[in-house]
Amino acid sequence: MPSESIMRFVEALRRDGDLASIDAEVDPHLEVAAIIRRVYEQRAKAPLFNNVKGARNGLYRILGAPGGLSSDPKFPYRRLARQLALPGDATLGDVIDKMLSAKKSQPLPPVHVATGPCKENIILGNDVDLTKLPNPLLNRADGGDYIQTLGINIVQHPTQDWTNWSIARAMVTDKNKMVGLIMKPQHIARLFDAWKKSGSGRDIPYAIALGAPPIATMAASMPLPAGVSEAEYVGALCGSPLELVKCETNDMYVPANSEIVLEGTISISETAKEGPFGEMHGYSFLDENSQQPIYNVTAITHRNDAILPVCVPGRSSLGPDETHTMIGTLASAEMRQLLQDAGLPVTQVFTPYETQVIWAAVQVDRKRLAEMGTNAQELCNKIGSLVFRHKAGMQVHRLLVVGDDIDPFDFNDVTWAYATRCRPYLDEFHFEDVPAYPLVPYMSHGTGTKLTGGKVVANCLLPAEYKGQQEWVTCDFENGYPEEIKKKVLSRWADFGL
Ligand SMILES: CC1=C(C(=O)O)[C@@H]2CC(C)(C)c3c(C)c(C)cc4c3N2[C@@]12C(=O)NC(=O)N=C2N4C[C@H](O)[C@H](O)[C@H](O)COP(=O)(O)O
Ligand SMILES: [K+]
Ligand SMILES: [Mn+2]
Repeated sequence: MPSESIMRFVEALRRDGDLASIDAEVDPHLEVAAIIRRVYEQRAKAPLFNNVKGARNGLYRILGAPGGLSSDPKFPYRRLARQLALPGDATLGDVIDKMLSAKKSQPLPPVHVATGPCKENIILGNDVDLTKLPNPLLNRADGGDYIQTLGINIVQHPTQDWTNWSIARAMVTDKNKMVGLIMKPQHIARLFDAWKKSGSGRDIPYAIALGAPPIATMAASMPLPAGVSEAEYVGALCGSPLELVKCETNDMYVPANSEIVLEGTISISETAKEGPFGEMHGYSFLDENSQQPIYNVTAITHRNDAILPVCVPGRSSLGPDETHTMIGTLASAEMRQLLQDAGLPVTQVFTPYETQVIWAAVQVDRKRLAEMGTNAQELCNKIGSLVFRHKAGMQVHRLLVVGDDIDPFDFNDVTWAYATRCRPYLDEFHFEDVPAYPLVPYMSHGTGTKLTGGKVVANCLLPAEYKGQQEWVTCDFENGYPEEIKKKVLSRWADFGL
């Protein structure tokens, strides 16, 4: 069973020797975030802060970098593996396969239970005071304290049977108010619009489940198709229904063993200034001043000694954080599914963390490619059109089409193919009429349009490969020498004192 709770996940990290349990007092005003940011960059152990300055009555401890790379270089993706109950030596390919494994299964709806750990403490109405919590300031440029970076935003469609789970950031603005990014074409924005159009005039009931079961948080970070209730997909993934409990002040249901639950309504009319925020591409733009919807908070429920998981987004080449290891990897899963469902000979898709998951390598099987009797122009336009016109591809601006001699998870391989086989101009197929990802710096703060275009497919296959031929020998130790030579070299390597 995947870690069905944060507590089980923390125990797994402790058993792996990948947890630093810190009892010394730390300051949530920047100090905690600076430690977490350095943890990503140093591949250090996941920090569990048991003594956060200002915490009281069990609100709250902080767990940093739950989806960062593990501190054991032999098992870099072990934290993600533990969230999905995969073996510690799981690869990113295994994570992608696992998250796609329920695509053909029947959805398995959650079950409703009477109570659970998240109901151990209930704070209602006037007793709700978010400003009394040790909310973390994550970056010196941030416009507020972001309590919501790894919780699940739970919102229902006003009329259809669709409850969406996603992750969307939110910062505290008042004792019972937050403001949070609700950005098209995300499903939370789609549901927000559906509520406004429904004409009911009612504000939108929501819940944010902080410290929910890790596999649920993974599904919340995955661009599953519109209309799919993530909770039912998680049930199918686990082979057993999730247990949910009803909120105190609205009809939303949350995972019973969530650490902390915020309940209330999202205003369909009131907004406030949201941000700046250090975002997934490693920038916090100082002129960020978008108006975003207000989240009213009418109840807080939580476990005794509750743990708030926190993500501090930043530069991924120094050390990927959850906005790369979860957003990128899970969008890669949906892009692979999309291309394979279209019958293309695609074997893997992956967004290299070194590119802030703005690029995605699309690996094709060259034998099957040859049978298609196609060419770069046709293939790249087909792939670009599918991916760039689909929500799963919204965050990707450059696709690199590579052969099966290239490992999409190995950036050395990907850049070697891109640098040597993609001729600038002739091998690049541009898309200016597709939706852009507005958070990408050259879109939000560049010279061109902000909401459309700026996307390209780079063909990294030589013409001969379209005929299934590899007319070269790759010059590296692995490929440049016969097996017996390689064996001889390896057997004498130590004797030579190399
Ligand atoms: C883009 C986002 C963030 C940012 O970069 O600031 C911000 C940072 C945090 C909170 C850390 C963060 C983490 C840690 C993770 C893992 C994912 C996100 C975010 N935040 C943002 C956000 O504030 N707004 C947003 O629209 N999508 C975000 N996603 C990505 C979505 O969750 C993802 O695209 C899902 O697929 C959406 O679900 P569906 O709509 O498909 O159901
Ligand atoms: K989702
Ligand atoms: Mn969704």
